Amino acid sequence: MTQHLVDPQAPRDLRAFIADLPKAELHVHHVGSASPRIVSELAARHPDSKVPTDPEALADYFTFTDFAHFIDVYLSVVDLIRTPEDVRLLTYEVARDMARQQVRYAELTITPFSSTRRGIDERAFMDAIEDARKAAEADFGTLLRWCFDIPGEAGLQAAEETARLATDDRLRPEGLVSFGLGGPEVGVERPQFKPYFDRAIAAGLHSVPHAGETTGPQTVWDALTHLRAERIGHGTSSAQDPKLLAHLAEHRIPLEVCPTSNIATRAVRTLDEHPVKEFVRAGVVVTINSDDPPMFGTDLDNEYAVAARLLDLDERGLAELAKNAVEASFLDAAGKARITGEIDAYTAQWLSR
Ligand SMILES: Nc1ncnc2c1ncn2[C@@H]1O[C@H](CCC(=O)c2cccc(C(=O)O)c2)[C@@H](O)[C@H]1O
Ligand SMILES: [Zn+2]
Repeated sequence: MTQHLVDPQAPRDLRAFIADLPKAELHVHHVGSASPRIVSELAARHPDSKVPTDPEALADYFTFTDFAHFIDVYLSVVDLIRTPEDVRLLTYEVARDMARQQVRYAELTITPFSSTRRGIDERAFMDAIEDARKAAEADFGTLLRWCFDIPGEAGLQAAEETARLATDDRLRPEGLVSFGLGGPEVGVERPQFKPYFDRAIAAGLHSVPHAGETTGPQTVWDALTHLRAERIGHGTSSAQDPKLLAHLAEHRIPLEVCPTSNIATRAVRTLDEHPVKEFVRAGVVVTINSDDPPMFGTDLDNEYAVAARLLDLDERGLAELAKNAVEASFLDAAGKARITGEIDAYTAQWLSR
C-alpha cells in the first residue's frame, strides 16, 4: 500500500471532526471496497484463489506499478465473487464499513457484466444486491444506490450486456440511479459508448462515466459531449485545459475527486501535485471520494483529511465539501435536506464546544 490510513499530517482535532461528520460518497467501487476482512472471508470460501488473505501479504499485493497492474489485481478480487451469497456478503459488509465512517449515503459502482460473465445468474445477482441494500438501510442506516458501469476495455459486448441489465424493467434493481464507464481509458474511446448511454438516459438513469483519470482532457470533453455526463469520475486531467475547467464550473458538473487513488495507480505523482486545488480555484464543484479504499490503503475519512491539507480547510470547509457530495448526489430532495441538516447541526455543535 502506498499510504498509511489517516493522513498523518492532518491535525488530530480535525481528524476527530471528520470521523463523526455525516458524509455521502459518490465514487466508490463495489468489489474495490472489499476490506481485508471481507477478502479473507471470500478467500476462505474459495481457497483456490491467488489473492492472499494475510493482511501483510495483502498490503504488498495491493501495491501497484501502474494502472494496468491495478486492473489485473482488481480482476483477481473480482474472481473471488462467485455466488449470489458472495455478492450479498460483499455488499452488506461494505455498507457496515461505510456506516462506521458515518457515511449516510453512497452510490456504489457495480460492474454486473463481470459477475454475469462469471456465471452468476442475473436475477439472483439483482436480488442479492437489493437484499443487501435493504438490510444495510435497516441495520446501519446507510442508504445505498447503484451505478452500473461498463468495463470499457471488455468491449461493446460488455456495453450491450450492461445496458440490457440496467434498462430491462424485469431486472433493473430499485436502487439503480446511474450508468457509468470504467477501466482503462487508453485506447478505449468514449464516443463508441454513446448508444448505450443514450439507452440508459432514456430509461431515466444519470450519466456518470470515468474520464480524464488516465488520459487527457479530450476524454472529459468526449464524456460531456457524447455520453452527456452529469458528473465526471476523476476528471483529473481537466486541470490541463482552462476552457474545460470553465465549462465544468459554468455548468456545475461536479468532479468526483479521489486523491489517494490517483497516487496509488500512479495517475498523479504525489499528493502535493494533485490538481484538486486548481479545480477549486476555477470554481468547479469538487466532491471527495475513496474509489477502491482498501486497495489504495485509504478510506473516506482519510480522503477528507487529505483534502483538508491540500485545500487548507477548517471544519466549515470540510462541512462544505460533505454538503457538495450530498448536493451532487442522485438522492431525492427530502433525503438531501435531511443529510445536509445533519451536517449543519453536527458542525454547529462541534464549533460551539
Ligand atoms: N480507479 C478506477 N478507474 C477505472 N475503473 C476502475 C477503477 N477502480 C475500479 N474500477 C473498475 O474496474 C473495472 C474494469 C474491469 C475491466 O476493465 C475488465 C476488462 C475485461 C474483462 C473484465 C471482466 O470482468 O471479465 C473486466 C471497471 O468497470 C471499474 O468498475
Ligand atoms: Zn473509479
